[in-house]
This record gives sequence, C-alpha cells and structure tokens, in this order.
Amino acid sequence: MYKLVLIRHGESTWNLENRFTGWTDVELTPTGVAQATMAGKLLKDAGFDFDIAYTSMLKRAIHTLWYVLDEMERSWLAIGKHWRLNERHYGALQGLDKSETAKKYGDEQVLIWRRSYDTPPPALEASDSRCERSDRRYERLSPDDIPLTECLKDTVERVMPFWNEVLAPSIKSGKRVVVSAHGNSIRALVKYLDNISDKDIVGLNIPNGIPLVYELDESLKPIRHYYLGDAEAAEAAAAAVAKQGKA
Ligand SMILES: O=C(O)[C@@H](CO)OP(=O)(O)O
Repeated sequence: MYKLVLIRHGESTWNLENRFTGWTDVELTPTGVAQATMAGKLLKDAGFDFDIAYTSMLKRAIHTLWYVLDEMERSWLAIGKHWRLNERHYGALQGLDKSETAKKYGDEQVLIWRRSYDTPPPALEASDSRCERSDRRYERLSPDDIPLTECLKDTVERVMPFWNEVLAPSIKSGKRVVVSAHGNSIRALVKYLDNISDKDIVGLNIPNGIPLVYELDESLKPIRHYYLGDAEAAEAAAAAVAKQGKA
C-alpha cells in the first residue's frame, strides 16, 4: 500500500480578506503559518516521513511546505516546484472581494464561477496588468499554457499530466510523497483519484493547512482517505470555505 499526503496551503492574506486569488502570488498570514506548522506537527506525531515534496510556483504553497518540513526536521528534503500545481486561474475575478461579487451578481452566479465543473469565470485580457504572461517565473512556458481563466475541468486537464508523468511514477517507485498545493488544484486531483462526478465535485471543499492522507493500492486506486487530526474540525473548516462566496 502507498500513501500520498496532500496539503492545501495555510490561510493567505487574500483568504483572510476573502478575495478571489487564483494565480496571484500572496503571502501566508500568521494564522496560515500556525496552520502549516501544526500540519507538520500532526504529520510528525503520526509517524509520517517523506522522500520527496512537490509544490506550486506560488509562495503561499511553497512557504506552507517549508513550515511543514521544518517542523518535521526535513528542511533538507528535495522539493519540486511546478506551475501545473498552481491554483485554478480565477480570470477577471482575481483580486475581487468574494462576498461583494456575490452581492453584485448573486450567490448562485458566484457558486457557478467558484464550483461548477465546466463554466469558467470571465477571462482576463492578456493586456491586463494582472495577467501572468510576462511573469519571469513562467518564462519557459508558451503563453498559451498560461491561462486567462479556468474552470475546474481546465485545471484537471493541466494537473493530470503532472500526476501521470511525475506524481504517479514517483509514488510507484516507492517514494513517500507530500504535495503542498491549493484548494482547486487539490480538488482536481481528488476528483480524479476518487472518480467524483462533475455534479458532486461542486460540494467538495478543501480546508487550509490540514494534511489529507490517501492510502492507495498497487495500481494507485484509493483504499481510503482521511484528514489528520480532528475530523470534525476539518469538516467545519471545509464548510466555512463553501460559505466564502455568499453575499
Ligand atoms: O480564491 C481562490 O483562488 C480560491 C482558493 O482560495 O478560492 P475558492 O475557494 O473561492 O475557489
């Protein structure tokens, strides 16, 4: 049996301000740092250890991983950073207040933009100063790989090559893998792993900074999954994420 640990980054400044974030590179808050440190402690106390870590190109996930590994005394571990693990691109909503947006367009429309499987939020213009196409960290990508908006389906399509080419082979080779990523890039992975329908994925929310453990069989099919620590607290934190898009 293999184990894979997924961690959504700790609370970010824009989580705290309740703004759509996507590919915007915002920092952890002190609460986010405490959540990441606690995630490391939970993992260490439960006897977890890792051989390799992966994260996105965004500092809220990178720093979360640093705090987790530091707490586990594994700061020396190899870390792979990849844009395919970035948060779902939120298009022209990036930077807007979620509940103000719900007041303007209605809770239902915001739920569609936040959680529908195949309806993307309005796209950014490539000329918009928020567009990441001129960001040096993505200079090796073709501009077309850098989204102007994404629905979860698009995120699944960009995350899956990373699963197939990096994560799955790494796990199958016997490496113990931890991934620090984002609410929607993790939802994309979970949708694939648990074969969740396009309809049911709408109701799935991932809390900040709580390790999500997958036990996988020889062919990497999930046997079971669970949040480390207090299961009720994890459920309450996921329910709070669901409410963020209400007026
Ligand atoms: O703003 C975002 O990028 C994501 C994660 O914080 O939010 P949501 O839960 O609304 O998809």
